[in-house]
Amino acid sequence: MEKIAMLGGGSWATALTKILSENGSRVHWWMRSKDDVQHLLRTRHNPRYLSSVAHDLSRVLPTTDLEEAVREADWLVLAVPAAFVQSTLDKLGRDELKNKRVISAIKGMIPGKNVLVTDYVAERFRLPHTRLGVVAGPCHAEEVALEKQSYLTIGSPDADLAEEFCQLLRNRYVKANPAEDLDGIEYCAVMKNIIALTGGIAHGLGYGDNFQAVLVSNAVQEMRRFVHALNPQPRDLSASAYLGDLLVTAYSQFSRNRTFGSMVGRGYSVKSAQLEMNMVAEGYYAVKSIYELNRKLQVSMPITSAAYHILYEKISPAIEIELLKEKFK
Ligand SMILES: NC(=O)c1ccc[n+]([C@@H]2O[C@H](COP(=O)([O-])OP(=O)(O)OC[C@H]3O[C@@H](n4cnc5c(N)ncnc54)[C@H](O)[C@@H]3O)[C@@H](O)[C@H]2O)c1
Ligand SMILES: O=P(O)(O)OC[C@H](O)CO
Repeated sequence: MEKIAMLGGGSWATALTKILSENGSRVHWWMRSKDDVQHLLRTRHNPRYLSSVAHDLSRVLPTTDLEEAVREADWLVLAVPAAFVQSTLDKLGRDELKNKRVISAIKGMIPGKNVLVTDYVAERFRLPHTRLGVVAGPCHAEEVALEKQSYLTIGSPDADLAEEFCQLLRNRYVKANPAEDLDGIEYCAVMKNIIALTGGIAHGLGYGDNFQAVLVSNAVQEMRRFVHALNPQPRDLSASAYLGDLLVTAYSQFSRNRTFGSMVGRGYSVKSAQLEMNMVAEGYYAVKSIYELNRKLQVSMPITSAAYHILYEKISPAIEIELLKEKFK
């Protein structure tokens, strides 16, 4: 039986815990809230996220003791929003991940540092990238709870690690495939949130499906330019780990980033949109990281720039989308 430490109490941690435990792994599930752990132990349900899922407590072990969860496990799965990675992992000693394999299920960067989560983990815990991987692909936690057919990609420079984690995930409704492009997949997973958020802003302003389709087409080119500038290597951006993930976030009713953007387009302030959603829209933080990273690279990134101006410089969404409209073909 594989032993996994799952870090995070949100929707994605809940969905991954369901998949992994139902496939036979033992999941030491760390979350911050004592009340949520107690509730899970009493009722088998996470009170706040995907609460329809009943967990099998012979294989799911909820805890607020991070060190214990990590000590017991061979694999660590990171599923807290990127903004909380540093504060969560700083509770662990630098050698505590020695001999562990770490999978990031996070689609975001470390705010302030503007580094990928896997790069942060590699540096902080002195781990080679061959012990690291990412879970990517178009997969909403809500659809996992409903056992709808889903596809995941595990990106890692170590093909064996990627395949082993795929085996832990595959089931009747989840297909999982390995891929080697760790950086490219991780950057595109960060960027698709920015695109969906900007599409949401346009939607909130009253733009329709025609505009959204052109925004997404232009976004693919923006992603290609940026990822190639950072990490030039042949990659097929039409694969589901890249384009598929962008499409689900840009069009799904479950998308946090599109919902958040749509609220901003309709006139909500960033603060009030964040307060009203019980969930984290990673794109808000990603905009700042990618925009700042691009100060050095100087790649043409009209969509990211528009989102940055709206969210961080308080420029009117109507003006920014109007300017963007003129740049699209
Ligand atoms: N939800 C999905 O369908 C999905 C799918 C793929 C990837 N992801 C990624 O998974 C990551 C987690 O997102 P989510 O959707 O599960 O989150 P969520 O919005 O469902 O939940 C928010 C989580 O943040 C936690 N949190 C809030 N403040 C915190 C703090 N100070 N320290 C630690 N944790 C804190 C909450 O406890 C909760 O667990 C994100 O990077 C997201 O992009 C989500
Ligand atoms: O689609 P969103 O905005 O909810 O983001 C969550 C995940 O990244 C989807 O793959």
